[in-house]
Amino acid sequence: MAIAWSEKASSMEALSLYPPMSPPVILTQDELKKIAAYKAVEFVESGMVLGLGTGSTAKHAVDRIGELLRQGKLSNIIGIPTSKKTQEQALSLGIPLSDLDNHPNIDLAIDGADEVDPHLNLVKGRGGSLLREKMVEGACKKFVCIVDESKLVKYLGGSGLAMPVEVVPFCWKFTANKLQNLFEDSGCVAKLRNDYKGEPFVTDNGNYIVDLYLKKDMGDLQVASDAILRIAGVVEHGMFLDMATTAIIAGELGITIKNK
Ligand SMILES: O=C[C@H](O)[C@H](O)[C@H](O)COP(=O)(O)O
Repeated sequence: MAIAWSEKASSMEALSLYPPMSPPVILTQDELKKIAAYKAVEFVESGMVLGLGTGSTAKHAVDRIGELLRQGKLSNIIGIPTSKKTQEQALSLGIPLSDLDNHPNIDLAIDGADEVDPHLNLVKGRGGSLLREKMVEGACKKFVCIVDESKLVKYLGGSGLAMPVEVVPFCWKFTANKLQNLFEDSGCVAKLRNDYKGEPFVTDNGNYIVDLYLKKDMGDLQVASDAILRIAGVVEHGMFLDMATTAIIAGELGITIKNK
């Protein structure tokens, strides 16, 4: 995706370029992700316990936090990673890490999303990290979601892409069928996610992911959430309802910050 912006804006300094000026410059989707991420890191203060998200957008935020620590512009940060991958990234950047057992109260989490609806409900987990993300982000005072504008949807599932559900490997087909039947009226198709070798994708927690593809909205999201979680075999789903306190959206016309 390429988007016209007024100035090439791929660094923090570039964020001050609003309102747009001419001539327009095309930004890539990754540059937009980086802009949203850098903006979110402006909310980080020294001494904070931080939830560190997972994915290509959150990666930019973690990089930036590492950079600011190195420069001495931030100090006494404790990061709580939401995946093994983010843990490795943060360690390589020298970000001190802990976990929810030792730090059950998190000041701020910054993470991407696959879909954001107008009420800041999210779909997450297309990278497979939804369970740890939901645990960490559920323990945060503030959860800032960072996206480029391609992630905005009218309703969850509205992108036509996967709505991930983490399930135990035991008889996953049974669980997948239950999920598909649950949303039959929404034209749901449930598929086991495979990795690049064609083997079942295994999460950091040793589970599988069943992706739901929907043709229509799921109706009341809380009802849908409760129904999914009642299926024995389901560990967690990727709908993050009423969890994000802020969304930072980078797009064609600049950055939009939406608060709950
Ligand atoms: O499991 C992955 C996470 O929920 C990601 O936050 C989500 O998939 C968005 O990832 P990306 O920033 O790469 O689009």
